[in-house]
Amino acid sequence: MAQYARSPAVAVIRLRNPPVNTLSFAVLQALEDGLEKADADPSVKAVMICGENGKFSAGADIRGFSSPNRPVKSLAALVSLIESSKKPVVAAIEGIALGGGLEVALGCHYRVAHVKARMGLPEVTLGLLPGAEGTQRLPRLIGVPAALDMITTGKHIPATEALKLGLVDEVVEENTVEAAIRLANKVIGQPLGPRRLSLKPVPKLPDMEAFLSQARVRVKKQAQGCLAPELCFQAVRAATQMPFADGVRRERELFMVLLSSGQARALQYAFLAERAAQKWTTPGGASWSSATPQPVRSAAVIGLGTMGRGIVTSLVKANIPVVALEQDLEYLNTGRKAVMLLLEREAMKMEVGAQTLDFHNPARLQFTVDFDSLRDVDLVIEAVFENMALKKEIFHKLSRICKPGALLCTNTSALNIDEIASATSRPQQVIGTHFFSPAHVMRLLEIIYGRHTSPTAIATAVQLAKALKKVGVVVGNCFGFVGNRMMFPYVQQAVFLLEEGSRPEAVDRVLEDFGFKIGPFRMSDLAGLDVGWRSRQGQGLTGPSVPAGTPARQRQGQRYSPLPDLLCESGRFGQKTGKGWYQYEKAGGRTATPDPWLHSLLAQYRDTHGIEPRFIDQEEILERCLFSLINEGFAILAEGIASGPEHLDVIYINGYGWPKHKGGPMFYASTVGLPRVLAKLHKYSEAHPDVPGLQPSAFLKKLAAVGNPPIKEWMSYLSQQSSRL
Ligand SMILES: CCCCCCCC/C=C\C=C\CC(=O)SCCNC(=O)CCNC(=O)[C@H](O)C(C)(C)COP(=O)(O)OP(=O)(O)OC[C@H]1O[C@@H](n2cnc3c(N)ncnc32)[C@H](O)[C@@H]1OP(=O)(O)O
Repeated sequence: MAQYARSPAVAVIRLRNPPVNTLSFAVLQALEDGLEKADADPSVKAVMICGENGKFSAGADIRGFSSPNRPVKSLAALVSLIESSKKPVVAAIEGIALGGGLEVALGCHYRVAHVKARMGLPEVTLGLLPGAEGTQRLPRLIGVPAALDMITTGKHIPATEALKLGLVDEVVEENTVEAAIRLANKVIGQPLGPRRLSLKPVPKLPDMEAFLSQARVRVKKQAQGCLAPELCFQAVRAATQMPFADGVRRERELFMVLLSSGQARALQYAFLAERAAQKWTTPGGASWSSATPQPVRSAAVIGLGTMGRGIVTSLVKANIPVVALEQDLEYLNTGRKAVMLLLEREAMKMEVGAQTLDFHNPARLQFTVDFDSLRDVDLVIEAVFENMALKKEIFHKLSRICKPGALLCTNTSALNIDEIASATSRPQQVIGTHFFSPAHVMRLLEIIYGRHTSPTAIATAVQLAKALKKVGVVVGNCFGFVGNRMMFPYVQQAVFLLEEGSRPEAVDRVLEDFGFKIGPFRMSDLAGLDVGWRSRQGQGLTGPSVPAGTPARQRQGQRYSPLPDLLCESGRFGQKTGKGWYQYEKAGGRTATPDPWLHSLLAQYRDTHGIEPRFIDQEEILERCLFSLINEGFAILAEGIASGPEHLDVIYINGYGWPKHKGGPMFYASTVGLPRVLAKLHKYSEAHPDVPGLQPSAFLKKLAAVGNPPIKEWMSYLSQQSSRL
């Protein structure tokens, strides 16, 4: 709620709703009561609004947008009420002023911010727009270009930038509340008209029309199928074309369109799913609430290939001193140069000098070939290539060398954590940390616990993810873990579609139109086809270990497509060789062009195997790829490999380019409806009985049978199901 106090001529209203002072109905009501009380008291000459616990406000309660009693309408009315106060109102912004929180501050006549405060209108990231008149007030205060940038990107800006933009009047390093009270006392009696943003004109630009049309193109391009940025743009444009009251009406119309959209529901779900995924539990009973992380004051990275370089960069950026180790001086020097280049670029992007990151200082970043240098580090991340024997050899060494208590992490995308841990005398300290490439850019960190991994080790890895500004998702140990395990049937289905008559560019187009950043074939070419080839060789699916006489399209009792193997056998490894599912301008090129060679390979292949090609429509392409991925997700949930559907969705949004405004694969399944997903899987599996990945999982069948419960209830139906762990 809000607390009312006096200091002495200044009424102090403190927003209080832990942990981030969201604007619940009760808070808004208390704020309104406080304003009325201050207005009615002749000894009060000014008002100051601040937030409890060093935070102004994180805005409206995101959980409340789906509730019929949402307090959104009253927030706009309250902002107007603040602005129309006859006594000056000053906002004291500490910590955060976001969304509706910043809109409240925009209603105030003055704003004082702490130097560490951040401000923003992140509604666009929730599929909305600032609906409490923020799209009309902000451009009047800071001008159209800056307002449009903040509103269409949702970015948080630091107080120092806010001061430059004119968003705040003063930035202080010490007590913000005292500074705001001082300012409030100073401005008593001064005219408020010029401080009421609704009365100000929008600052003119030499050619507003030209600016807006260029901005619109930019916003559309960045939106990638998301509706909110375009509607945010329209609301700000309205501010440039209409008087304030009409602009507010337009803002409300646009807000209502977004509020009722599926995209807003998906984006709000994604926000909450990311928080839910931090609350990990294991089937053995370990949990985030009881496990305590160990401090990580130093780290080592073994292997300076693509992944290792990115991981070192991430650690340096997080201010964790790193020892980087390679097998010999030649690899070490190549790795060192590559890491330094990455760090120089990162320093430039962060607009801080190399000095701030301090990576030339050997106490911050040291390169070595000597395993003994790893003796004292708190954590080691092994990032050599995917070879079990090599990884076990390294872990055996680490187990002997590292200090007791050091966390031993393996960066792997599929290998068995228990087998790696078995090479050590301390399996409780071994954990999988699956980074995504490029590791200093991608937000996801899949954290894989083994049979013996301790809760402390899990909590430490989760804490590390936070320090690296990544989203850590804790999952169980199985082949491919969560992300890649769900990816296998998706890519596999895409390849079966080629056998049956489709082409890589047709399949990719459908999935890119759905919202994936790149389709499965472009993605495979980018990742390198040889990676999967080596893995299939290891599994005995291709190569010399396949028994003579095995039918070309059968493996281990199931239908198999050797098409990806045929490409690799012809030296087509994707972008790196200039040829894969597509052709590229050169080895290492990035522009994919459909390849007539591949089309004729497909035609020959179908001839050889007596396959009559057929036209496959977009619906079938989309459903077979997505529903087989989702189907695997249900199997993962049933096995206890992940704690809930949110975890799978967070993995897909942050690691696999799933369009956030579609909420993640499991959320998407819930919007399609589980009975429909099930019916389609039945249909496709009946049409292609020998194609793997299409037979519906038992858990999906169960949920459809109990009447398609909402996603948050799914896990409660697992209680009778057996857990694998
Ligand atoms: C007739 C019709 C008329 C129409 C009129 C329309 C009028 C519309 C009016 C108003 C509209 C307002 C829109 C909004 O204000 S939308 C909300 C905008 N705010 C945000 O997007 C902020 C989101 N939060 C964050 O970015 C972060 O949480 C942050 C505040 C920066 C804190 O980050 P961090 O310290 O890392 O902590 P967590 O993220 O883990 O958060 C801690 C817990 O707080 C919960 N939280 C945070 N923000 C919100 C929120 N806005 N609503 C609900 N809950 C929030 C978060 O879930 C964590 O809780 P838990 O651990 O239980 O999950």
